Amino acid sequence: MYLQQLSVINFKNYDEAELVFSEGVNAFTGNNGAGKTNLLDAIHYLSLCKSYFNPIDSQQIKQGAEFFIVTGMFSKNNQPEAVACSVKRNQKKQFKRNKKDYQRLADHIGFLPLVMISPYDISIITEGSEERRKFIDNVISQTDNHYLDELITYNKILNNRNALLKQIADTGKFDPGLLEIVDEQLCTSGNRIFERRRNFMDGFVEIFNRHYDFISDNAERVELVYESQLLTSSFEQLLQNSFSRDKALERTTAGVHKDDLQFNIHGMPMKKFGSQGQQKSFLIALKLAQYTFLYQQKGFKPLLLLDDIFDKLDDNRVTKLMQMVSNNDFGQVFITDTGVERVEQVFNKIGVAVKLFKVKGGAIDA
Ligand SMILES: Nc1ncnc2c1ncn2[C@@H]1O[C@H](COP(=O)(O)OP(=O)(O)OP(=O)(O)O)[C@@H](O)[C@H]1O
Repeated sequence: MYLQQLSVINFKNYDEAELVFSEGVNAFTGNNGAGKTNLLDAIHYLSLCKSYFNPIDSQQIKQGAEFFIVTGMFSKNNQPEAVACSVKRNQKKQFKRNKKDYQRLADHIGFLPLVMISPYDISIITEGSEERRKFIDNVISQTDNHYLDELITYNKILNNRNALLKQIADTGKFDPGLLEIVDEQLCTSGNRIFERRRNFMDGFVEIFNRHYDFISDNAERVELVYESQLLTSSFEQLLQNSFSRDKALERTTAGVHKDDLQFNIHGMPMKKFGSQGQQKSFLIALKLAQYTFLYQQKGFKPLLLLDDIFDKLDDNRVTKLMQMVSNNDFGQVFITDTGVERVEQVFNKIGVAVKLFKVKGGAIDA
């Protein structure tokens, strides 16, 4: 699967642009603020129906304009697939495949799988556990629509339980029968999510280790560990044990909504003990493992978007990484960098052809 052609109208800092891509490596180069990342984001729209960076669609409309349109012509299983996303101010987003409107955007997720690696991903390491849960959930959701539905169900039940705890605190009245029903629902849904995450992580950790060792040339020992309270106790038991605390705090303190991922380097937390380059390498290995997982599940190669990829990495890691993403295990790749010479140099060194797009103030010079 690959993107043959992209066109944007009134998208961020672009009036109009049309680009024809290579099936291999494509690079957007230009100064800061030129519009390189905006092109990656346009591609992200076509795959995941939304921006990677900003959840508010109307903010992607070019300042002063009334709408934006992003269109892509893909080739999938040698069939053309035309995808178009348009957003008008104060109107519902429209998303079409081969001129037909989607009723549910969720039905498009996973059809054109994509992995983005961006400097903003550092929040997966530095921020709270929610970011890491979001990462696992995004990866699984692109291969399993039911999983997304299960998450929605779980969160609804969780909200119900929290409302009930609040009601108990407010009124002092407690209906054990009602709580029992809600607990049972929460356990059923939570157990499904836990099993799915655990199964996923079993295979994922091995892929991650392989990628990290390759990029770093085995320079350091890192660890990725799935943490869940359900690994050591049943959900039912957890709810029983935490009931007094839940009542006092008026919210549910145990469950899969507390799951986390532990990132270590030489046995210490990556967040505190990893250098910037090591943290970036860790994130890249994590995202490339996502890529490999998607590829295995889908049976065809997703798109790979690498934003500002060379920053903070030493020359060895840059070479290793570019070698890796231009080999047969990867398909179409898009990268951004400020220096055209650097891109040319890196790809000359490994003998891989790259199609260059020079970006300047929202215009392209191919
Ligand atoms: N809705 C919008 N309307 C007009 N311009 C916008 C809009 N949203 C973003 N921009 C502009 O897009 C530019 C940023 O583009 P982008 O993030 O693609 O830059 P970049 O080339 O990747 O830069 P860097 O090298 O700094 O990462 C900024 O100048 C910003 O003001």
